[in-house]
Amino acid sequence: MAPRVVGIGELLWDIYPGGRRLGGAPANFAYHASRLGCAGAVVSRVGDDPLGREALRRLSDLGVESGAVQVDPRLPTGTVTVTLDPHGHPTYAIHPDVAWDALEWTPALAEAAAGASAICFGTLASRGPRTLETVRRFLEAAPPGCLRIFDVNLRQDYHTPERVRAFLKCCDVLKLNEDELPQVADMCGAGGDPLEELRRRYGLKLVALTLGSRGSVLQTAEGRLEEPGAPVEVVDTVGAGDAFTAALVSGLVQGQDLPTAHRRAARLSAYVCTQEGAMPETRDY
Ligand SMILES: OC[C@H]1O[C@](O)(CO)[C@@H](O)[C@@H]1O
Repeated sequence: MAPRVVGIGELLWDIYPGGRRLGGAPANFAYHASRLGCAGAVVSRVGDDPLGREALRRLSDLGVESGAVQVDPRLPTGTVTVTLDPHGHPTYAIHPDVAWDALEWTPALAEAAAGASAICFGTLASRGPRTLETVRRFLEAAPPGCLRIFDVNLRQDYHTPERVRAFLKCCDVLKLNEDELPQVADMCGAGGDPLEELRRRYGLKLVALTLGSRGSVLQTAEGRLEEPGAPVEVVDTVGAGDAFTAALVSGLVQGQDLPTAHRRAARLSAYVCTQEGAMPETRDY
């Protein structure tokens, strides 16, 4: 049976000047994992509106399971305005008071959590306490051995060190980029060699650091693994980190060794940069 890989948190539309594309780190993660042979599922909340219905249709077209996505009677489906600089690097305007930020704990979520082989959560785009609390319960309900991945996504200015540290305590894999590493290290007082210090302090199996076109680094208890970036013509880097995490983790839960999964993660994330949007449909990478 294919490992069940769940993304919980943001499911939203990224609004580009030319149109909208489905996004949200946990959703991007679930999509790429399902492309790579896992049973990918999203747990989130959409509005009872055309964008919400379209999001669910789109997930189903993409082969991502969405049975535990809730429909909010009041709040609209999430949207984020994406502005790309000439190098394809985005700035996000995250629109507040949206459905995914009001995710409720339900028996259906307990069931979704219980069957998970890996869970990715990246809810630091969240302002509201409800989704954060639901994610915490979801992680608690995960079976033993389930790999829990925390994607820091530290883009907004309303994160507190307490929140980041609380999430670090309930994950096995930490994924961050080079802008986030010094901030997280600072929040956690992890000096010296921050990757190893964070890994050790929080008992993590793996810390993954992405360095954009320069590649990525994995830190485990056994040491450090580096992978250069694949040279590509960058169009849009949105979702590249999510694809990286998805390929890495789906490789691991499918039994690949770390260097193999790492190489595949580097190739997929480079490929995603050559397309607009976080969920390009082809898997020609
Ligand atoms: O943080 C919000 C933004 O981050 C992404 O999930 C990419 O990682 C986008 O799809 C979304 O708009």
